[in-house]
Amino acid sequence: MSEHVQATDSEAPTQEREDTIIEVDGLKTHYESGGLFGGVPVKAVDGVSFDIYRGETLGLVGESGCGKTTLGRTLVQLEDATAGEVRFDGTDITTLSRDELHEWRRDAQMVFQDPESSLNDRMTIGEIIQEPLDVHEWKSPRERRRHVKSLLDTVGLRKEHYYRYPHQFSGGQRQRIGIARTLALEPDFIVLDEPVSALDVSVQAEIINLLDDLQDEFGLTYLFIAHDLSVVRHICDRVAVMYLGNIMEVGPTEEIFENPSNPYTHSLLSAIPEPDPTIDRERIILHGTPPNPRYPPSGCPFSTRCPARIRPDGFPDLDDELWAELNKLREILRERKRAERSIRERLRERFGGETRFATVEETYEELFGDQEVPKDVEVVLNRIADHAEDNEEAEALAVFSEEFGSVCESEPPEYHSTSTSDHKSYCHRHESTYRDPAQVLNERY
Ligand SMILES: Nc1ncnc2c1ncn2[C@@H]1O[C@H](COP(=O)(O)OP(=O)(O)OP(=O)(O)O)[C@@H](O)[C@H]1O
Repeated sequence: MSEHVQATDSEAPTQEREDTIIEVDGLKTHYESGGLFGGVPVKAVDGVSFDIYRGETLGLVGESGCGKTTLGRTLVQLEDATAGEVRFDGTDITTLSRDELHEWRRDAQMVFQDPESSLNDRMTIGEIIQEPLDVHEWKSPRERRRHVKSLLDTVGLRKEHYYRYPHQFSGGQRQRIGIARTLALEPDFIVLDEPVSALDVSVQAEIINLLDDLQDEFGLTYLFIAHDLSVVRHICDRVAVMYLGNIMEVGPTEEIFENPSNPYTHSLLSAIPEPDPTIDRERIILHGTPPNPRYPPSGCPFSTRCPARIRPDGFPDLDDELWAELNKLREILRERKRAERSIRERLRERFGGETRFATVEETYEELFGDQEVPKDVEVVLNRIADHAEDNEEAEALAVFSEEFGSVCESEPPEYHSTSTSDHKSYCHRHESTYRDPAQVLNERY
């Protein structure tokens, strides 16, 4: 466990290294939305900073919707950045002109998850692989054809496949075709967006091995987006863990798996079944759902669900169990607030009158019925209940934050170097005034 924080730095988790190919600095990609949400953008990537080293495979993991694909697409400029920089061999590619971007695209490519839909069924395999060469007017038509045939061989297909159509191939073969197309312009960097998750398990290993061989042969650098953590552990040199548009932790793969620093990484890893039955480890169950990326929480993005959240200043000695129940209450209030305008309104319209979920009294009984609640906490709980009974969830939550809020909600954390300088975590708990996340979680779970 990472007991010692070696250094604190307010800098983002970037590091000057000679072999850095990509430096990402304060990158944001927001999707503007239409009128329905009053123009509030989806903050899919919300200020990430990290480096990618030449020749490595950097894994990118995190729950569905946390922004992995958007980040990958922004790195190869299939998506425009809203803010920040992506320096590729020192050049900020977010500011390139159209022509410069066209030229640069040769260096960076993307392999997509679904080989079923990413290939044009009306083109032959030869045409599909050759298309990027045509677009870039690469050498002569004859040399292009020769190159495509050699690429077929490189990815384990046969030359006669040149004239066939995608529907004549299996999922694994189609992914090989996608990879051949990606390699056509001899890129340095490839984003692999869940490249094997749509494939049969038996085929997954073949494609992984192919990607591995290609990396060695051509000195490729990969960003490997995945949700299967065992694949990530197997093939990645380093891993970045993403939550709600932010990178919560980045570090060497074995360290992340063996010695995670960030509470979110702890939670993510605790969901993996433990292969050794003699190890008795309680799973960390995260309450509630991830916040809407249109309205991320202030402070730490994980603060609304964090199992290691710092105690409020006014109540530093709250009992663990009571603190857990208070956090559940906050989640219930949030859910009620979220449902307020949708379910409740619709039910009311349909059935008339007032429709309620569990009453506040029932909720309090369930959460705090068998707890010893100190007087000062009870006073605050009563204020919250008064608002909740009047369906004023926003006001109830405001009282909650005012009284039971902590630094986790009021300030964004900084990146801290944990066990090694190459291992960084985004959490207030790495500051010397607080106990380390691993210590707190070990006690609580
Ligand atoms: N074109 C778009 N317009 C608006 N919102 C989008 C768009 N693409 C993605 N989003 C939203 O941005 C957020 C991040 O999505 P993204 O696909 O990058 O996440 P992800 O981690 O790759 O998810 P998954 O693992 O399911 O592929 C989500 O809330 C998603 O709904």
